[in-house]
Amino acid sequence: MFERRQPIPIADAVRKIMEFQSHGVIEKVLIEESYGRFLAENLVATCDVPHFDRAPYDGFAIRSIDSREASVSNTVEFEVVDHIGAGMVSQKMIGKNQAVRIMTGAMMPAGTDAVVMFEVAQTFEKNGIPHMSIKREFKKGENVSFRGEDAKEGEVLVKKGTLINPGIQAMLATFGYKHVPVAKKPLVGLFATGTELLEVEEPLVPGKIRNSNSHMIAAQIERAGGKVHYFGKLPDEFDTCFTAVKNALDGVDILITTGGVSVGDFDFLPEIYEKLGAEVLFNKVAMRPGSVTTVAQHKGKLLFGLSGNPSACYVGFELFARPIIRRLLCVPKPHLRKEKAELKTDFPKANPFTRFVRSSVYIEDGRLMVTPSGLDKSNIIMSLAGANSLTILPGGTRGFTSGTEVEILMLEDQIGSEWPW
Ligand SMILES: Nc1nc2c(c(=O)[nH]1)N[C@H]1C(S)=C(S)[C@@H](COP(=O)(O)OP(=O)(O)OC[C@H]3O[C@@H](n4cnc5c(N)ncnc54)[C@H](O)[C@@H]3O)O[C@H]1N2
Ligand code: MOO
Ligand SMILES: [Mg+2]
Repeated sequence: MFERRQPIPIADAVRKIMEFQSHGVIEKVLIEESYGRFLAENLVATCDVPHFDRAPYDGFAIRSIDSREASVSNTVEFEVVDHIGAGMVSQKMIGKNQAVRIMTGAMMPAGTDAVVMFEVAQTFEKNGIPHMSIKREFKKGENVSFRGEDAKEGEVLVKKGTLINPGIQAMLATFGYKHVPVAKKPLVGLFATGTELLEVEEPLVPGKIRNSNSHMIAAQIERAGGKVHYFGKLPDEFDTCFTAVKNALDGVDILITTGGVSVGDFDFLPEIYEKLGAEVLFNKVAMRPGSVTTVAQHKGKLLFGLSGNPSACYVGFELFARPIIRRLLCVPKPHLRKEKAELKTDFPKANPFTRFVRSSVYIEDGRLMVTPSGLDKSNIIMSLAGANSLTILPGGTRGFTSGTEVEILMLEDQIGSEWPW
């Protein structure tokens, strides 16, 4: 029995997925393991930084008031009464015309409010006691790094959902976050279906191909921030596939299958969803490639039936599965980032449906330029390697010419879009 499917607009398909209730789960990891994870709570300053006034230069800490009369023609002398480096605290209360020899990072001694750099001080001894002199006035606060100038206690410095980069690592350490609250990586189960599929190490034989989708999707799951549970490949046999899918569901947050979603005699995913009692959210989207992408939900879990055709599989993941993974990672803008770019090549193919062309975007004279990264057919693999973006070519057109401004979705960006549709 052949079933004719009704394509739905891309925005409706994405909306149906995003309406599905899902939110991130917090876990605490050691700071050493937090790089590359997503903050699950706002990062708040737990103290002022620095938490004491300190010297930003090697030199002498003085009371600025004592330098008031200093000028080229009037040298003012100071008795050097203490000597401190970073980490040391002077116990002296500094009096009139006294100075402390101080190193970068050391806490300003009580009473002092300015630092004279070594370069502008003359040092000498008087009766065996170290002294220094200056020939200009220093203002109150001159060359002082003040308490709280970097951050104030209680300030929200980085928002929940931000990818932890090396700078955030420095902040986390500064504020004493030994354990960092990060979003638990959603566990994404993955099956490849297809009797034609060989393992990577198997030699080619007539009619069979190596399974590339699993490796591609596993990498896409990781790029999005998820964790992969690869269950292996399945032959196109209903019972085997049904049992495998049913058993896999319990242990994962999301389940992805590749292949077997179209209307072929060995495309069993539609019947598997039916027998499971899963609710199919959609099984045809008005787009190319990836039109047969099917998404269902069963007992609160999303099942993504991605197309077997590699490029369709790739695009289906990025448009439909990635945003849910990003939302589970607490990312506020879960969709691919949309930007405008200039098309650098003619694209003469007519477009009944909106087309997502695997593309390479680059910067030329400060502007974004984009060009297809290879052949644009859904069974093509090679164009995926150079793709860092998808050019959106709206449907109902006769093609596009070089120089046209187009919209693109960026594949390797971490900021995202709130809603690009
Ligand atoms: N009569 C119709 N036929 C097809 C339609 C349609 O609407 N009516 N849709 C076409 C479109 S569009 C696509 S896309 C494909 C989708 O097919 P399936 O998702 O059912 O995938 P399969 O049939 O299993 O495989 C398709 C193709 O991809 C190769 N493949 C599958 N798995 C892998 C893998 N893991 N690694 C590499 N390549 C894989 C497979 O060998 C097939 O060549 O259906 C059209 N047909
Ligand atoms: O799902 Mo197909 O990719 O539209 O060629
Ligand atoms: Mg098929």
